[in-house]
Amino acid sequence: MESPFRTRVKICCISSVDEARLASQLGADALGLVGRMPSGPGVVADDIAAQIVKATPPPIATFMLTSETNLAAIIAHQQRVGANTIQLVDAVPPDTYAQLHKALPAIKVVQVIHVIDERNLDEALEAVQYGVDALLLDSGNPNLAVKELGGTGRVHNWQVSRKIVEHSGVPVFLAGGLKPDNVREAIDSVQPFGLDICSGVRTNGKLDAQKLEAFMKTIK
Ligand SMILES: O=C(O)c1ccccc1NCC(=O)[C@H](O)[C@H](O)COP(=O)(O)O
Repeated sequence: MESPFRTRVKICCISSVDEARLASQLGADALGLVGRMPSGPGVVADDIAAQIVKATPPPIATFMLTSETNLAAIIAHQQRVGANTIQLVDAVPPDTYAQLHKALPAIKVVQVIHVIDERNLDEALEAVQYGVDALLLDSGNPNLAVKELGGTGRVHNWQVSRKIVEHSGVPVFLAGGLKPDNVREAIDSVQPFGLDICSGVRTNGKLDAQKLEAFMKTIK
């Protein structure tokens, strides 16, 4: 059955104020700003990320993606960029969410789960139990020698993602290899609160208005 709710869209790997404006004009609910990462194509310098945050009007949310796992380093990253949402792309000690909420009460915290197999359901439920505001299901592999923490362009096992949506009780964003061609099937299979996309709406690394329009049209 078709869902009566609108699927939210986060456009990630935003690299300039112009890309932020384009994504906002074409209907993005949130923008993703990728901080320093061990690998991946979407990183933006903190000073540019801060400019994008300043130029982004409400109600569009700004997600700052951090690979930091130490509380003080995560807070310092948020203070440099000023985003209203912290997206943790690596695993953190479980008390980190409560400590972040205490230190930064106005800032929402999203935990990325890199979906590999059924065991990720437990990982997701633990993050919820410890107070995370939302989950984002992606296709990285934090077990590699050089960690992959996002921006892979790969689809993961959506059956596991569907279970996480059904059991977690918090908003869940689906990421990983989404594009205009597969996004309808992704929504039907997983029923996420929101979608997150980077490489599927880009050409030669730049945000592509035609691809983004096609993506948005498919969702509506
Ligand atoms: O893009 C990167 O370089 C990156 C590296 C490490 C963590 C996250 C990264 N990108 C941001 C995202 O969260 C992507 O939107 C998400 O991984 C989906 O990417 P894609 O499969 O290319 O749509």
